[in-house]
Amino acid sequence: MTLLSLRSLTVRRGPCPVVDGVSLDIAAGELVGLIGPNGAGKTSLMRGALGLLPHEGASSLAALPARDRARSAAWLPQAREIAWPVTVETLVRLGRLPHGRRETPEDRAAVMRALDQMGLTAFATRKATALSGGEQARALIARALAQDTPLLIADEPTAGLDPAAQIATLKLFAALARQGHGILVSLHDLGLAARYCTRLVLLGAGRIVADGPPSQVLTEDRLAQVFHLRARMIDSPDGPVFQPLDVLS
Ligand SMILES: Nc1ncnc2c1ncn2[C@@H]1O[C@H](COP(=O)(O)OP(=O)(O)OP(=O)(O)O)[C@@H](O)[C@H]1O
Repeated sequence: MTLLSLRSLTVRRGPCPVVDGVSLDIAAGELVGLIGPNGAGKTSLMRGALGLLPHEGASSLAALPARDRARSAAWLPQAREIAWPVTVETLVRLGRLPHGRRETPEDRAAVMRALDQMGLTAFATRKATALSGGEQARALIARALAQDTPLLIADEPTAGLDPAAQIATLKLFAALARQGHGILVSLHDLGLAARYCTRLVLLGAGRIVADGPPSQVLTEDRLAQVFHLRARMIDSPDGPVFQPLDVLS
């Protein structure tokens, strides 16, 4: 089942297209890593797909009425802002708003599950604004998980997380994909992307440069051309290991 379909999506910032004619489908069961250097257009692509930025072309998600969209896709933006000093549990419960105002047992179960998935059960009654940066990031991921949508779109969700939390988050996303969710996640850590994503979409200057299994996307030539990197990808008994080695001039 296709959860997101983009056709010739173009997003302009000023006169220039920063996303340029991107066509992409994301199906249930896929954990798609959106990779590319700074400024490649990853955030603009996600925001355009969600209908949060003006765009040309078509996005199946942006075409939906707001309420249906909020039930179809959860959005975890890059900015980690928690404005109000509410408890972590209240913050996570906000993810249930698209499902109706009156709290049901299903809402409570989804909130408890999301807190547990992000290792935040013991933090439930703490003020969200009094958490560390990484803990706040985990609370915001939990809010998106509580929304319990077919599709999750997450912009650099592992930024600011310690290594164990980064791995735990990607393993959780992989498990959600195996359960039938679709996930589009932008990542700068190509090691995590290679290891956990079922598919990588490499963006360069607003266009798709490569789209496929990690081993086919992260080739020496593309890493050099798009990232200006010399790197080594090793197929180890523990799975693929990616190590950036040097910057190419
Ligand atoms: N508000 C804005 N006004 C004008 N240009 C913008 C604006 N926001 C982003 N851009 C430009 O759009 C291009 C794409 O930015 P975008 O944030 O989508 O890239 P990104 O791949 O997510 O980058 P990063 O990895 O640094 O987060 C960049 O060249 C950026 O400078």
